[in-house]
Amino acid sequence: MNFADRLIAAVRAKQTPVLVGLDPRAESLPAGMLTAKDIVSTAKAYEVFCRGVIDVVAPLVPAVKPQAAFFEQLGPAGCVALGEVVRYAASKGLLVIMDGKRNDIGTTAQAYAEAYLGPGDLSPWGADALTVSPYLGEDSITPFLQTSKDHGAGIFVLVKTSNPGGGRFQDLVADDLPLYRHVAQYVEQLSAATLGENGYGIVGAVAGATYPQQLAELRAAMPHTWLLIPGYGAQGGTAADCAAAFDERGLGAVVNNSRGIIFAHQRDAYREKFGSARWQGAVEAATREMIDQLAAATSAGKLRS
Ligand SMILES: O=C(O)c1cc(=O)[nH]c(=O)n1[C@@H]1O[C@H](COP(=O)(O)O)[C@@H](O)[C@H]1O
Repeated sequence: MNFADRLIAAVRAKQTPVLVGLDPRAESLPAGMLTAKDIVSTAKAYEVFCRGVIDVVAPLVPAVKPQAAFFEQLGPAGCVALGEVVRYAASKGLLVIMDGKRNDIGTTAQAYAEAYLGPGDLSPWGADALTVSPYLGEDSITPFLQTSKDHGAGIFVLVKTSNPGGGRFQDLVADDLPLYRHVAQYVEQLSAATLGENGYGIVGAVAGATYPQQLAELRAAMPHTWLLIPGYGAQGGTAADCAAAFDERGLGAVVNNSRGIIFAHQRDAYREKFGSARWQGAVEAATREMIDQLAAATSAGKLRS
């Protein structure tokens, strides 16, 4: 089964496109979880915290997206913790989309590809998919694509990012189209060449919920491409903003929420009811809330019928 079909099977099994982002931050961990402020203790706390999130969300959602930056920030101890988190998530039946936003010239890209998408015994992280930057061009994408083909994995290429400054380069017009649409055309071409049984390929696109009009445009321009949508919740994106990103079967997009779920115990809506002591209850409530919001506002609701 190719990556797109595995993702579709997972989304159908859980009946939701919610993707939980694992972005641990020392200052936001539940009280008492960080036992000392040194790097090794922090890395251990991240691992314990992420395992705790995974225990709650594994029965509810198809996939998690660990953000490599927060682990790499802690050096070797963080990198070990990241590997443990990936393995734990996989052991609980979750797909793992590693958020590394990697790339480099072809030969170096090959090393990144094998590190994140390689076979379990040779890859320290061994994720199911990886976020990739397109700006080094075609020969920089090829190693990720080939490694994905070899190991049943996938990639999500940055097309229209959620941040306010992304348009500086992504919206520049060349040959009558903004740059992000040129990237989209290339990604769609790769996806159309790697189709699985359900009409989607193994190369996805990252497009932010903070740009709903462009999301709709991209869904139409990329009919064989799965979208990874960040920017929900803390960055302002809503379920209604994501509505146009799904196909008529309720497929075609996963919607990420990191802070809004994993640190839900700090949100006004949940602080009093759960607080630090019952932080996992807050994670569950916030996950269920987002599942319901997307089901009500998008064709992802059809997954339930
Ligand atoms: O590739 C990503 O996931 C990503 C792309 C993008 O355009 N914007 C974006 O926010 N992200 C990531 O998605 C996560 C968003 O986190 P929250 O804003 O806390 O939900 C972070 O890990 C970001 O690095």
